[in-house]
Amino acid sequence: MSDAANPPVDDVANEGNDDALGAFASGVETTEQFPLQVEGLRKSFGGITAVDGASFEVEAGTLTGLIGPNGAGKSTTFNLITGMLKPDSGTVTFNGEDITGLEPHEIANRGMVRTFQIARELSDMTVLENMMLAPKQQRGEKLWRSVAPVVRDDVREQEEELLERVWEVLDFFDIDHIAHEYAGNLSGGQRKLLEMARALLTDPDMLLLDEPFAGVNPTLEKKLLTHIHELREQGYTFLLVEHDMDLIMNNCEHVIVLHQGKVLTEGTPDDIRSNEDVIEAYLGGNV
Ligand SMILES: Nc1ncnc2c1ncn2[C@@H]1O[C@H](COP(=O)(O)OP(=O)(O)OP(=O)(O)O)[C@@H](O)[C@H]1O
Repeated sequence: MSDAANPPVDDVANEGNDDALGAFASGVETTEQFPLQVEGLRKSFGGITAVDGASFEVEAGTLTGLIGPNGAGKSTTFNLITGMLKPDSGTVTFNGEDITGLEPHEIANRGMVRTFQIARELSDMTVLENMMLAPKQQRGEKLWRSVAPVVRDDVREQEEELLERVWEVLDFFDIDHIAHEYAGNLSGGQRKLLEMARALLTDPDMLLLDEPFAGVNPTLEKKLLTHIHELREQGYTFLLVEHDMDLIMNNCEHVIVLHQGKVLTEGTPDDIRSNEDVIEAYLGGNV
C-alpha cells in the first residue's frame, strides 16, 4: 500500500476522534474509502513474471489511471483483479471482501465490472439485443441507479422494466437512435459506448476500463469522457488503463504507475509528470 493512496493515520487522528482512528486502524474506514485493495499480487507465465508483487488501492468515487510502459503488467493486473486470471499469490479485496480467485461473473455480481469488446457472435445482434443480454450475463438483480428496485414475480413485468432501463441507459449514452442497428455495423467509438452501456446496465459500483478510447474518434472520445465524468460525480469508481498519456493526465485525479510488474510510484498527475523514475521507466521502455 502506498503512502499516497493510504493517508497517514495522523490525518484521521487530527480530527480528534478516537473512534474514527479505531475504525481506520481496523480497516473499516479504509474499505469504504478504498473499495479496491490489491496486495502483493504476483503472476508468472513460465519464466516471465508479468506482475511482481503489485500493491495499490483505488479510492471510491475517483477516476484512477493505471499506466506504465509496454509490458509493465497492466493488462495482467486487470485480468487478475477481475478473475480472468488467478494470481500465484497476493490478494484482491473489493468492498471489504476477499475476492481473490473468484470467477469473473462472481466478481461482477459483487459490483465490479470490466468493459469487454463486443464478441464476434454479438456483432450479429442489434444494439438493443446486446443490451437485453447484458444483465442476464452479469448482475440482473440490481437496477440502474436512478430506478427504484421493485421485486416482482411476473417475468413479463420484469422484462418490461428491463426494457425501460435499457432505453434509459441507451439515452444516457446517446445511442438510443442506433438501438436497432447491428452491433457489427457500429463505428469503433459507438462500440465503446455500447460496451460501457452494457457494463453500466449491471449497476456496478466500480468499472475497469481497458483502453476505452482506442480507435475512438475525437468527437466520440469527448462524449465518452463526459459520460465517465458524469458517472464519477454520481459516485461510481473507475480504474482506467490507457496509453494516451495526455488523456490520463487531464482526466484522472490519481495515477498509479506500474513498471516491471510493480508499482513504481503513484500520485496526482502533476506528481507523476515530474517524477524522474517515471520518465526513466518510459524512456527505458521505449514508449
Ligand atoms: N499469457 C501470457 N503468456 C506469456 N506471457 C505473457 C502473457 N500475458 C502477458 N505476458 C507477458 O507479461 C508481461 C506483462 O504483460 P501485460 O500485457 O500485462 O503488460 P501491459 O502493461 O498490459 O502491456 P501493454 O501496454 O503492451 O499492453 C509482458 O512481458 C508480456 O509479454
